[in-house]
This record gives sequence, structure tokens and C-alpha cells, in this order.
Amino acid sequence: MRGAAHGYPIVLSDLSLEYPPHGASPAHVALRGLTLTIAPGEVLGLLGSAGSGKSTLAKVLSGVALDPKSPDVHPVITGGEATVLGLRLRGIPRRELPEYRFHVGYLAQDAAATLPADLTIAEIVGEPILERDRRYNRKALQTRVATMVDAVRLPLGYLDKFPYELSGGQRQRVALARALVLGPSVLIADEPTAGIDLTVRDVVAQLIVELREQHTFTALIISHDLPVLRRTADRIAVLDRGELAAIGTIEEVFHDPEHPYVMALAGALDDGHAIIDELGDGPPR
Ligand SMILES: Nc1ncnc2c1ncn2[C@@H]1O[C@H](COP(=O)(O)OP(=O)(O)OP(=O)(O)O)[C@@H](O)[C@H]1O
Repeated sequence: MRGAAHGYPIVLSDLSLEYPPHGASPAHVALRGLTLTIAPGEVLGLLGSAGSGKSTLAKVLSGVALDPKSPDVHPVITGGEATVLGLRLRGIPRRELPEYRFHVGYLAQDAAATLPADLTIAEIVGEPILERDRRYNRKALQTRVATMVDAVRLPLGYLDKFPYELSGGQRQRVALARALVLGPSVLIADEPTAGIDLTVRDVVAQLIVELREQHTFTALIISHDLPVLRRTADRIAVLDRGELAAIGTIEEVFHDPEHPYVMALAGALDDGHAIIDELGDGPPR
């Protein structure tokens, strides 16, 4: 992988993303003119109203949306540029995608619910290693997988279990172990604590903090959960309807906000709502 542009592992400059027309759906602009940088080792939390473009951004930065031959409808970069680990993603050649994706861990929004049902936990966590190198030494693979499973605080006895034998929170930890097993330089996590029991959310947040100390990665973490963001993120960015509404530390963003959606968020926080999802869509403009 090339060096990061200007020392920043993630640089978004005037980035616009659009879903192309498909079936009866017209083209849809999901993100408009987003400019921000994420520094080495920094964790940026991303929150915003429903449909504001957070998952779309995650899919593009993770590389899953960049394969032109994929059968799914994917967003395309229609303006500006996203540069990750020094690689310009707009028009990235298809042959460079696998290598790119090895360097970027991606925890998709539905990762815990979509773990392959017929594979054991050990096979699921080890799969990215074998995808990268089919002839990877089996003993080293076992050790690496066991280390990762231990790092996300699952008993090693779970290695031979199947996903249906685990709780939602445990499955989320498996998904996290899989996303980090290649030691990526960048982690993109889409709602890592969504759908998890309140008591386990804290454990997952703490895990991210600890894993970051051990592995040093730069991360974009999408979450509606302010306590989780307080623990994991150095700064937060707020999206509203595809545009950046605010960026800074949590205190900076919520101190004297000017943007109407951020004002509404600040009001909800004052009213004791910690999980911003409860606010629903942003106020009408
Ligand atoms: N396959 C698709 N085709 C067309 N439009 C899409 C597609 N997927 C998502 N969109 C639209 O793009 C916009 C951004 O969606 P996205 O999933 O990125 O929002 P989000 O901020 O992650 O929302 P949420 O918090 O509800 O997950 C939405 O208006 C959504 O309807």
C-alpha cells in the first residue's frame, strides 16, 4: 500500500456519492460535497439522521461498493475524491481492490446477523487470512485465530461452535475479530453496537478501545450511541441529508450548535436521550 496522502490515512475532498438509476428507481445522491480528514490512529465517530448517507460512505470506503462487476446496486463516486491509505478510490482499478480490502477492516451494519451459518467460529475468523493466502501455514492460522478470539474476549471453547449457538453480542464480537484478523490499518465499523443488549454495548465499546491500543488503526465508527462514541471516538462528524452538518470533539459539536439538526440533537441530549436514534429524522428545513 502506498503512503497516506499528506500523512492522513483518510482524506475526503468534496466527495459526492450517488446510486445510479436501477429498475423503477431514479438516480439518488446519497452524499454531497463531503470534505474531512482522519489523522493516523484517530477514531472519527459518524452520526446523523436516518438515510443521511452514513452506510453509503462506509460501503465506499471499505471497498465493497467499488467493484463494478458486483451484481448489487452500489453507490458510485460522482464528484470529488476519497483517498484512503494513499489510494484514490475514484476509478480504482478492479485488480487493486482485493489488496486494498486486506488493509481496510469492514464491520458491516448487518455483519453479526449474516455470519456464514455453515462455518465454525474458527473458520469464520480465519477466512480472510485464507482468502489472502490459500497456503498460509495451518498452525500459524490456528494461533492467529485463537489470539483474535481471545482478544474479543470469547472463550476458546467457542472456536468449534456455529453462529447460531452464540448470542447477538457474541456474534458481534466474532464479526469484529474477523474484521481485524488481518491487522488492518483502517477500520470502518457501521453500527458496531446496534441490536446488542445495553449491557453488552459497553463491552464492545471497551473492546474497540483496547483493540485500537494493541493494533493502532485509524477508524471511522458509525454509531447512534453517544456513550459508545464518547468512549471510542476522538472527534465526531454529523451528517444530515447527505451533507456535513458539524465536525469536532463531542463538546465542540454540541456547544452552541448552529445547524438545525445538530441543535435538535443537542436538545435531545439535554433531555437525557443517549441513543440518538430515538430522535428519528432531522427537523424539516
Ligand atoms: N441501493 C440503493 N439505491 C438507491 N438509493 C439507496 C440505496 N441504498 C440506500 N439508498 C438511499 O441513500 C440514502 C442514504 O442511505 P444510507 O443507508 O447510506 O443512510 P444511513 O445514514 O446509513 O441511514 P441509517 O441510519 O438508517 O442506516 C438514503 O436516502 C437511502 O434511501
